[in-house]
Amino acid sequence: MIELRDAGYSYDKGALLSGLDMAFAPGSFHFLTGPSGAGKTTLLKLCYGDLKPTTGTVLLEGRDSRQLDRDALARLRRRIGVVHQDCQFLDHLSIRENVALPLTVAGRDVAAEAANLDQLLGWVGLGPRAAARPPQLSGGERQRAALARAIIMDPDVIIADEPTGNIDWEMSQRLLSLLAELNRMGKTVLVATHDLALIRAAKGQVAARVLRLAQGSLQAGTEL
Ligand SMILES: Nc1ncnc2c1ncn2[C@@H]1O[C@H](COP(=O)(O)OP(=O)(O)OP(=O)(O)O)[C@@H](O)[C@H]1O
Repeated sequence: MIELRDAGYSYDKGALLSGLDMAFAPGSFHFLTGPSGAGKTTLLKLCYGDLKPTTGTVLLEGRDSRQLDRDALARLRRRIGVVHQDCQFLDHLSIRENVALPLTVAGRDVAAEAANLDQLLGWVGLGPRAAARPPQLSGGERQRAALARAIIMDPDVIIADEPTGNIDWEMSQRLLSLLAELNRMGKTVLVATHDLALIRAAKGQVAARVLRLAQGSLQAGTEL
């Protein structure tokens, strides 16, 4: 469970976000929308502990994110898979190695998990592209690889920042259906997107709420 209580965030030029009250319950699906620069990425970072609120409180699994030391935060972060806006791959490694990186970082034996890894690559449709390097992939393939990397540790929560930015409609639909499937498996999903057509397309696939961030505040969520 991720909970914001009167949370806010300021970089150095005054409050960007303030008075945010929101709970992302286990198994829920939320879209976060709002104009460019509204603070969507910043809000997501508060939700996975990359930033700590400058006012109010963010609770991650019931614990105040500001009280978590590095180890506690790292443990919690393993239960939250993040798809970053710019994917952030290591270009000298293959897609398979990039997707496996969280296992390596966690000290797990990648060879022992080869079957899981291959199954996951197949599920996102990248089996035949597993040996390719990130620069050789299309935008849609990169986004699906980023999703695979985000879920390789079987997190409870998936946070995706503009996962369909720069990809075509068909590929966006495919990514959305993967996210919907993860949600049906019980995962909590939070997706920031500008793409209102994508949100409309989700109707019927997921029971999502749509949150809009504007002028630093969250407007009441609407049902999809
Ligand atoms: N590290 C930083 N230091 C200072 N200001 C920042 C920093 N990161 C973001 N900002 C500013 O905070 C504001 C919100 O940025 P953020 O990336 O959270 O918005 P966003 O809604 O995700 O935008 P977009 O839809 O364009 O990705 C912007 O004005 C941005 O310039």
